[in-house]
Amino acid sequence: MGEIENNTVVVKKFGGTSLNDIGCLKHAAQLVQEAQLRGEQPLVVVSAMGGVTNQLVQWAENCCVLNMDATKSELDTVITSGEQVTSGLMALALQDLGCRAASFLGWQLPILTDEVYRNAEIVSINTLPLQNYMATGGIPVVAGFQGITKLGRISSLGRGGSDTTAVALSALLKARLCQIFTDVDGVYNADPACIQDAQKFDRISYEDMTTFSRHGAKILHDKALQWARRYKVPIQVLSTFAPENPGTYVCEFVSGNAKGIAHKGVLCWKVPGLSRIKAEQLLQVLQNQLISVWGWQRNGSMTTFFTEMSAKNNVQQYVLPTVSILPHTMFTMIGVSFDDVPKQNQQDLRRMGVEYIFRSVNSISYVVQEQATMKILSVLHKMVQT
Ligand SMILES: Nc1ncnc2c1ncn2[C@@H]1O[C@H](COP(=O)(O)OP(=O)(O)O)[C@@H](O)[C@H]1O
Ligand SMILES: N[C@@H](CC(=O)OP(=O)(O)O)C(=O)O
Repeated sequence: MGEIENNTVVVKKFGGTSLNDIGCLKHAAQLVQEAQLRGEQPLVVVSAMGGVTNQLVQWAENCCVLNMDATKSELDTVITSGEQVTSGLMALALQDLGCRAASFLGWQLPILTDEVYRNAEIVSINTLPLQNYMATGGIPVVAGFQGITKLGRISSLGRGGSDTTAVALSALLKARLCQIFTDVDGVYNADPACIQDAQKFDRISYEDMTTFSRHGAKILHDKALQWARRYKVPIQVLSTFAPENPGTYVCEFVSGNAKGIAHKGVLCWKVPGLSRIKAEQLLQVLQNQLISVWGWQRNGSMTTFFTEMSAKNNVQQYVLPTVSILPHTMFTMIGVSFDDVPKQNQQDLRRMGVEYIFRSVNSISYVVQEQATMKILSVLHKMVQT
């Protein structure tokens, strides 16, 4: 094995928002070179260029109905190709700056995953090629989001999954730090693209960050946080465009709980004519299929389920003939309990068409039909701050 001081290793992940065009990519390469000149041993993880994965998904979905495992596996071959492009481009840009750099695709290491195509879990990573390359002064550029199954098929780690590649590599290489470079300068108590006076956290615990991510804060992939918690990986979320700003540290212990609001799209399924027993049986079937059901309600003989957006094809297999499927937005107030929300506020929300669907010890989730998103977000953000 090559000799490399692991505690000088800093993993730097650049998301699609940092790689919108060649100019951005070159700027990211410069940040990497500067870090190397400061004495860090950088290991770069890249996502695809902004918008590319969406385009690839659309092309694949336009080709066929992606229900079966065979088609899902082909989909992964298509949608992980954006990272092949950026890993090569980043290596070229670094070479152009005079650095030694080489791209590494998931299958080349390999990054071995299970066979859950479109949402695979990393089983193991052979880090030896990376360690050997770093020991010779090289900067590896790893394609995020992708792996290979034991059957030799390409797999993807779920949307946003290059964070998971970066944190898993940081864990296994005992990196000093895992830096997540993105287009905002840290983690905020609401999406700063939607809420102007959202407040930034200097530090947030793995646990609170997991709650934000699961409920829609795109900034960090929830599977990445599982690795971070297990291996206590120090994470820094910072902006590629203002890297001097320390951003937000995500770590094990932080005094006080993070309060805020996260939101995401969900699907609302209305199934008429089910008895309570039948509805409960259907819920069980969905859960056995690993379909996340965020909540369900019965109103007379109408049963309503709220699932992940990505569950559409799977649910259609089990709930057909389906009735109406409506896109909704789910808002989650984090760091507050149900009793913390004054009755008056609950009534105001109901008047605005916001329905309560789910609560945990420190979160409350509501849904609303998609159109009203921004207004409701700002109302809930005000409520959570008071
Ligand atoms: N709580 C939050 N804090 C910061 N950013 C958030 C939050 N919730 C959502 N976001 C959004 O996450 C985006 C970054 O995530 P993403 O688009 O996946 O970036 P990348 O391409 O860098 O991985 C930001 O542009 C921001 O609008
Ligand atoms: N390119 C993949 C993986 C990823 O991590 O993306 P990003 O880091 O840009 O959120 C996706 O769009 O899902």
